[in-house]
Amino acid sequence: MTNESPAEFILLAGFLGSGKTTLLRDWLALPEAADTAVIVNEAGQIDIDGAVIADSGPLPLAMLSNGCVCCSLTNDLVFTVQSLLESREKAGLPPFRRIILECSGLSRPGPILRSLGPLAPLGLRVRAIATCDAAQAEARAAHFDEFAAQIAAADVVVVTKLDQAEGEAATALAAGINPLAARIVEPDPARRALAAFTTPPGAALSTPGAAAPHPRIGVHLVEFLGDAGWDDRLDWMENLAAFAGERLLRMKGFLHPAEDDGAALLVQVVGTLFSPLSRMARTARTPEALVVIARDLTAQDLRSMAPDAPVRISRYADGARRASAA
Ligand SMILES: Nc1nc2c(ncn2[C@@H]2O[C@H](COP(=O)(O)OP(=O)(O)OP(=O)(O)O)[C@@H](O)[C@H]2O)c(=O)[nH]1
Repeated sequence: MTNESPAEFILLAGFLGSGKTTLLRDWLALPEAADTAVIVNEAGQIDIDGAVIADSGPLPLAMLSNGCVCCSLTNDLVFTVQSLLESREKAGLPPFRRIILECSGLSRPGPILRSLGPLAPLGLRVRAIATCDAAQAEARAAHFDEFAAQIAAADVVVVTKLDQAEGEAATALAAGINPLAARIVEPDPARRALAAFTTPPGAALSTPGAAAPHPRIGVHLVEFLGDAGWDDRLDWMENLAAFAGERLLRMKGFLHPAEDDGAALLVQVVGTLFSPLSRMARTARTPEALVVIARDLTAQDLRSMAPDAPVRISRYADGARRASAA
């Protein structure tokens, strides 16, 4: 089954009207989009996005209608992915290279990713793309919690509507919320779509350029001290998820395992959902550190959460991964 499973599950998030469907249609028009299946979650009664995508031409398309996938349709999502795979196999066609889920504009990525748990045996590589409208400042302010959760979960942030507004403000805002994401600021729709769907997730760790953090978002660097044991590391991360709840938007980084064989373990957390630690066997050893993106939580709050924990918490310095004292 693993050989025939799709290589990627791509969650396409982004605030209401920020250009998700448009980006997806631009992608589906490219030859590189062959062997893509699409699932559309339309929260309202009428499936407008689904109809627009279907108009792109023949493609495997499934709908999750009448509700928000992050609130009520998580079982349906697993069933829908399984059905798409099975019907593809029955038709004798090559396996999908990717399944793209277009979320509704108010969806939070964390619960959606959590709901994919039953699909773990398929070995999907999961990543998230978020669209960020260059001109939509008011909507961002009014629904900041959802907007921040979408941007913080993203491996790739795509700035849209560059023909309507300068992209600098939206780009800086996105970078201030999630300095780990690769940012695509490309006015040409076809090149933008190609970059959005083909930028590898690993690019997110090395995006250069400093960004001023958003006043409500803390981006923290967490380092374990010399006497910290393996359980201290796991306990600290679990405590953080319980303490921060919805305020924890993203955690990403590397741990050096207890039985150290020279390879680091990649930590991936979206919302409070922990992916299994994965071993970085083929890349040069990276320093041990975690980057925590949280809403309405200061470095002092994180220290107070576990005052005796053997960790150092400082402000994350974008790009160079250097910490300045917080
Ligand atoms: N000028 C311009 N308009 C755009 C661009 N991208 C999207 N739009 C328009 O913005 C509106 C919303 O775009 P959609 O692609 O439907 O946005 P969405 O995020 O899928 O919307 P919801 O599913 O309702 O959340 C449509 O009228 C699009 O034509 C762009 O880059 N430039």
